[in-house]
Amino acid sequence: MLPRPSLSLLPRFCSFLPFATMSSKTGTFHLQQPLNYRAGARIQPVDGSHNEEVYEPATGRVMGKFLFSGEKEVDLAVQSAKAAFKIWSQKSGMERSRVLLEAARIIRERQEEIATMETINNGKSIFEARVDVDISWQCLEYYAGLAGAIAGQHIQLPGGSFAYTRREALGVCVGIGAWNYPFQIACWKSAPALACGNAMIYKSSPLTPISVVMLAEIFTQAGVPNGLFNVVQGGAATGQFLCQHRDVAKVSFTGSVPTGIKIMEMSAKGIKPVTLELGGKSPLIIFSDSVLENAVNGALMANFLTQGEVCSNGTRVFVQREILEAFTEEVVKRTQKIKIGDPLLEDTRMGALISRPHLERVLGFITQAKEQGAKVLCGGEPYVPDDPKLKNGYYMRPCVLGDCRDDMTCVKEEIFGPVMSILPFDTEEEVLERANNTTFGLAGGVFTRDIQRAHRVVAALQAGMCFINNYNISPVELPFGGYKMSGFGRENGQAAMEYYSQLKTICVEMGDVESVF
Ligand SMILES: NC(=O)c1ccc[n+]([C@@H]2O[C@H](COP(=O)([O-])OP(=O)(O)OC[C@H]3O[C@@H](n4cnc5c(N)ncnc54)[C@H](O)[C@@H]3O)[C@@H](O)[C@H]2O)c1
Ligand SMILES: C[N+](C)(C)CCCC=O
Repeated sequence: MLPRPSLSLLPRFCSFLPFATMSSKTGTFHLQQPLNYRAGARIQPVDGSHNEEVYEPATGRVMGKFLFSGEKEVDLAVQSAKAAFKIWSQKSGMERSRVLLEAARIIRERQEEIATMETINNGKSIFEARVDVDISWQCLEYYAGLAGAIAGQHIQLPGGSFAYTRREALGVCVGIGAWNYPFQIACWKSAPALACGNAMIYKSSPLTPISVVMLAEIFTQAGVPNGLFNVVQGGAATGQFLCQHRDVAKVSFTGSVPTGIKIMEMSAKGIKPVTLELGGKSPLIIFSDSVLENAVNGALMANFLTQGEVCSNGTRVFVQREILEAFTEEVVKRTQKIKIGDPLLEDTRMGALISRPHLERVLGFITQAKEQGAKVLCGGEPYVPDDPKLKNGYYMRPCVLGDCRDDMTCVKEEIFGPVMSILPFDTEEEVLERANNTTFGLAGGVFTRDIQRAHRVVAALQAGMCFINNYNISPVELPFGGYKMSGFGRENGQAAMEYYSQLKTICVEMGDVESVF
């Protein structure tokens, strides 16, 4: 582990963001500069429309406004990326690797300022935001390592003839991200894309448009050609212009299932490959032989990171009946102790949800759960911190629901908030049947001391990312992605290189041509 940068970096943070008036204190940031990034500079979109407000979830304050990009701006971003692609795709893997390593170094050096910005715009605790930034630079380092190893195959054919394969870049790739891990998602997409020799145009969620522009500036500072990583801000319409642009070679999307379906439909019209990282309603199965403290820690990690706004969360917690009471008692006790409040304070472990409408939606799921017979064992109501500047923030107490059944809405649908549903079970066979009875398939987990059962259970789970005796850890070396309606394609790990490259086969004749005609 690297030492955590100290708060003494903050003056530098201000100079890094000359557009902003900023202090470490929640409630003081003001957005002043454009959030689009094209050809190596921040710019306003040429056809910008719709002044979108950017909120600070911790206070409910509007921090500034930015413009959504139209079709012309999207086209300019694509043309600029195409020009950069010509230069970048001709570089060797080692040359690209050096630039990515430099970008990783800058991110690591600026961890505190990026994490602070992420906390201000997303509402998650600074503690978690620092981890997100660490995962981000590690992702760049990892793909820098793989860039130099990209290679084809040599295949011997009869008579001295032979063939070889080349793994080539795709061209201009589009990344469209969600709001829960704004900086990290941008790195998970751009690092393998750039390592393979592609250019990328990134559109973040309009709720969290700020930190990705820091990434764009860092790439420029590290030495990528101008235009290689452009940022186009906007909502659904901007996303559509990007997906439908004829010069876009691939779309990598992170977001909800309904939007994922639209992205796939649009991409199908241009036969563009897509990576879809979508939602989930993942099972976490806790057998009675588990180490109880580990199982409780695992359940908390599976449900309450980033205010519960995590795609891979194990929100259906199946607990074997023999330990139901002991597990529930402990998990409730620990949930009640989670420190909620100002996300920039060091001891805060749960900040604010992303927006007022989202908070209300999450609370609505809890009301509905009660109507359907679930019992609120703790939390589930809005939380108003003592600090007056936080009184309009989007806080709630994390919630544990008991007496849940598989047919309840809270058990079937992705809530994307801090709500854990506990479901008793009796046998392995029964729990596997119930765990897989969902259209989602992003993740799953099992806690047990029985090693054979652990492997048997994960083999039977219909999910792309499974955990044994832990949950929601994400080393960048591990491929991440879903089964079923949680999507396809993989981010992270060596697997992601396949999704940002294409294979060319070259067949070489060393003799004369024999014609059948
Ligand atoms: N599997 C994963 O890795 C992963 C990671 C994070 C979040 N998610 C999922 O994301 C969802 C929450 O994120 P969200 O609310 O931002 O999702 P969303 O689908 O509403 O939006 C995601 C992105 O798509 C854009 N968009 C919306 N409509 C579009 C359209 N018609 N064409 C092109 N782009 C469009 C949005 O502006 C945003 O940038 C949850 O379901 C969560 O599970 C998945
Ligand atoms: C880093 N986590 C916690 C595995 C989350 C991955 C991105 C999903 O929302």
